[in-house]
Amino acid sequence: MDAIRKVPELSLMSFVNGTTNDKVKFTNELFRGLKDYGFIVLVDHPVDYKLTSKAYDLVHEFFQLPEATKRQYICKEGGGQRGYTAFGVEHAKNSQYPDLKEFWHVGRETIKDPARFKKHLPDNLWPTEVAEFKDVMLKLYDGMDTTSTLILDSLGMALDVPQNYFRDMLSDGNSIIRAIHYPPLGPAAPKNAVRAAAHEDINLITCMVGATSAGLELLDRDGKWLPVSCNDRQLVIDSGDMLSRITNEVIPATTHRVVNPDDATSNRYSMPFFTHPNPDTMLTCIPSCRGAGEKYEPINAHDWLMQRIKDIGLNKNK
Ligand SMILES: O=C(O)CCC(=O)C(=O)O
Ligand SMILES: [Fe+2]
Repeated sequence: MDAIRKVPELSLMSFVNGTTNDKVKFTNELFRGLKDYGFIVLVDHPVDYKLTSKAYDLVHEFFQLPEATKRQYICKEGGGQRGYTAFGVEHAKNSQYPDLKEFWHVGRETIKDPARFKKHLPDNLWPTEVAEFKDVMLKLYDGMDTTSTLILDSLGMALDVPQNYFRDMLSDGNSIIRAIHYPPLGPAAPKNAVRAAAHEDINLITCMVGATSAGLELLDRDGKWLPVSCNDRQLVIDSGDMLSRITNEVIPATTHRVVNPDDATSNRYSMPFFTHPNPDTMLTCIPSCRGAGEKYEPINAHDWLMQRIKDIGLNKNK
């Protein structure tokens, strides 16, 4: 059987509203999916496909604006975690070629404990040229935030951590939506550059709504690149470096990439949601994952994010 057919497709509502047995089944399959394949497909979740479709329309409208207009929204502080990042800035860690993409980051709008976290959670920027952008993107943020919190509730059960372990770290978490535009490659596409070179995400987990066209591939645990197709009702959930660190690589980070299309004239849009803990979180090894010894030193989540932002060139976002 083809490997992709075994990747679990899970119903989030079976975890939220199901019997104890349903919750245990969901949790076991989630854990197995992330551990054995690196990702799962999620259905019956709170991210409304009509909202996603509207968000894609608005994101498209923004990226059509003149370059000079878009550049007014470059956030000079904080390593490009809000507002616009121009084409050719970000590159995969250890890759000398920048990815063929531009993107926009939306962060947490309302902070429960500003005295503690405001300094590391910069204000969002909003493009005044695109009516409804703010409203729609914040609704999408809420849906993704709720979804990733529930996924981590379930993962917490699998990892045998105290009940609010992940909820406490996600409160005022530094999660972001990244709305990405991959322009047509054109006749002069730089040789060796790809839409997104192979990489792992920095965060705990990533939730992805279906992109507007193919190209995303995930490296499964057997070392095979699997093209990921996701319809407009599905989300793909995969694991990032922070989850790998705190689970002592019991759940390794999922390597993925976006390959170039054959056709040099097409655009591609995608909107991953990177789930981050709050900036004060200490990323320490979960006791049930210690095994023969801890592979990583504890590190503060904000310090780790800043270090990784340098690795991918986002500190040069000006
Ligand atoms: O565009 C995609 O489908 C994935 C993008 C991605 O992996 C990233 O920006 O980290
Ligand atoms: Fe990624």
